[in-house]
Amino acid sequence: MTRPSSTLKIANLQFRRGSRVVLDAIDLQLQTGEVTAVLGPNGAGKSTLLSCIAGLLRPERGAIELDGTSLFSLPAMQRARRIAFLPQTPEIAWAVDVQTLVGLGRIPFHGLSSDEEDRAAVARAMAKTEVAQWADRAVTTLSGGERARVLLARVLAGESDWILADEPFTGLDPSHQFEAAELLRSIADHGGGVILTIHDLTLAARIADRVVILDGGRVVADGPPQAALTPQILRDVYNIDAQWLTDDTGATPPLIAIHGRAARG
Ligand SMILES: Nc1ncnc2c1ncn2[C@@H]1O[C@H](COP(=O)(O)OP(=O)(O)OP(=O)(O)O)[C@@H](O)[C@H]1O
Repeated sequence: MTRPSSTLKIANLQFRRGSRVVLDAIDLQLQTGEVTAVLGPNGAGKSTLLSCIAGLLRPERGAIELDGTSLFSLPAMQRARRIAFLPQTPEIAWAVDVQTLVGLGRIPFHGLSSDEEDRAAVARAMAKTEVAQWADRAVTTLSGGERARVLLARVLAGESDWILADEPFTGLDPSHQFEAAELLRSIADHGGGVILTIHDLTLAARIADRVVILDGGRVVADGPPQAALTPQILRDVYNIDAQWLTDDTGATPPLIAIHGRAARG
């Protein structure tokens, strides 16, 4: 199933926390069909950027446009139908069962889709994330990684054009990390837009079409993984010595080895 392409345009974005500028002069144009990985050190502004793009934080300067329309002029439910957001540390305070929680991803479609359509979308999302086995379990009884997969399913249930996921692989075992990564990759391959934050350099290099690196609230690199995640940029941004272990033919998937902290020059 292919869908019409969509563009998110971010122009001269600035966001402050009190007097502190947390994001500054951010210019990005993002397309569906791509996985964009946002990287950067702790506190660089990645979550803040995703929250702005999700429409949850309103920047004081700059614009965010979804297909030419200001994000903030869209009613919240309409925005939520186009852009689904998986926050970094979602709270689940009540012992709701898994199927009900995944069904919350259909809230933006209330009154617009039939119960049957909602049930089918929830079933698809639960199958893709392999959480159907826990359909009747209380979410609060699941392990951290199991819960992370259920929360991903909730986001997928909206079948939105855009998925914003803040560190979606945290807490997942290596196999489920790859599975979730492949799932997000396949959403982009089928015409969706995926923007995620991630700390794992190798996983980012493997699944992203485009890597945006933030440092101190500014974009310091933006491009295909091999152009953005260069040893020099990784040294400048993270103060690490890192090296791409990839053969010249590109036949093997990228692997970025981190040798250690860089010696301070
Ligand atoms: N609610 C808040 N109140 C005040 N400052 C905040 C708040 N949330 C975030 N910040 C600050 O804004 C800056 C950017 O935070 P943000 O969460 O966007 O970083 P990040 O790149 O996602 O970091 P991490 O990799 O640690 O998740 C940080 O300096 C952080 O301390």
